[in-house]
Amino acid sequence: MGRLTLSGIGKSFDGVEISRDIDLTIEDGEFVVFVGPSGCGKSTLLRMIAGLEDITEGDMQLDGQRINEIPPQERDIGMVFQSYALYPHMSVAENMAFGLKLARTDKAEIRRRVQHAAEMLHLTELLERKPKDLSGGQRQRVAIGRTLVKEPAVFLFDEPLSNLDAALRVDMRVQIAALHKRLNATMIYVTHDQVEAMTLADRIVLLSRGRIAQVGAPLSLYHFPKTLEVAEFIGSPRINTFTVTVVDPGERQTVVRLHSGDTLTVAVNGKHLQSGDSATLGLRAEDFVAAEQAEATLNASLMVAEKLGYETLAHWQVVGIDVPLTQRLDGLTRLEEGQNVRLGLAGQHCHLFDQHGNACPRQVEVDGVSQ
Ligand SMILES: Nc1ncnc2c1ncn2[C@@H]1O[C@H](COP(=O)(O)OP(=O)(O)OP(=O)(O)O)[C@@H](O)[C@H]1O
Repeated sequence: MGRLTLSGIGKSFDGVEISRDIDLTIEDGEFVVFVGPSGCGKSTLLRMIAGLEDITEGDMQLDGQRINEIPPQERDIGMVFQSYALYPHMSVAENMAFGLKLARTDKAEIRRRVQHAAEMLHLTELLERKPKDLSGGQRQRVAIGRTLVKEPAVFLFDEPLSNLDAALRVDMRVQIAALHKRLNATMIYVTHDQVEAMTLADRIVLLSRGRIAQVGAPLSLYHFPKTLEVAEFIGSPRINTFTVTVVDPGERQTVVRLHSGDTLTVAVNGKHLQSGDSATLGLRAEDFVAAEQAEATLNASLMVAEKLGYETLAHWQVVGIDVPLTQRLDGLTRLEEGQNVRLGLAGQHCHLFDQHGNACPRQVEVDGVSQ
């Protein structure tokens, strides 16, 4: 079992508070990813779960048992670090067995667990090698193996792939997802990487300034961010945003005016807004529509086109908007620098945020997901 409950968790270093009011239940077998800007407290929270940092406030329970004061080695929790620090003079097998030897586990049992972990991580052929004779990806797999042999109820990963190159990251990401499927263990994973978060997580916990900004399934955070901050953090390229004026706020839809003078009926509940308020309109790079089918258009000229092969990211300069708007286009789209277009907008596809950065709840369903 591995059900983890955090209630009112807070952390201060020398009287300086870095996180507070963390309430979160992670179910047995769940894959949860902590993301958030640098310094928001992701690693510290993970280290508190591991027992490597004291908990200043609140209660932490694993399967109903309070673990606040239980030392790391006695928690049924295993952690994989970013720097995998293998013992250079030991073979792969010895590295993996080391923790179990210290815990005086029976020799036959150690052998069984090392072999089993090696099979799962495709390390069987490498068991006699020394770390210096392994690639970065293989070393990281040994580091995971070292944790795997302990058979913990909860696995913690602190940016385990950040030292690997792009291709290896993809490879390891798939292996970690496969491992989770096979083990069905609870996993908590800290990353900066959008794609890792979106692809691995059952649920994402987005932290901001030491507090939980939003918790939910990846697509729920993507399509229904509760704040502008969450909308800007989830998704790559970053969501386009610009200021609009509220014309007619309503419960099912809210009409706003753009710089171009056009109005747009956004499918959000904006009843707490006032006519004349400024608000921030958000739309993702793939959410522009053809000008002919649009409710509103913006005149734009092409600044830069980033051709990625499978897609092209067009960065448009629009009068009255300081930053370029980014549009995701098919990789075969022909574009010329300086080209002028009318960018089409449809209110169904837009987000609206009030002056405090809170999202007006969307009144649409996207990909079968709703607010
Ligand atoms: N031992 C410590 N003493 C004092 N302050 C600390 C200590 N460890 C972390 N901090 C501070 O706590 C805050 C959160 O740090 P933490 O490493 O948890 O953030 P993070 O979200 O993991 O950041 P990153 O993504 O950059 O790794 C930071 O402001 C950091 O400077």
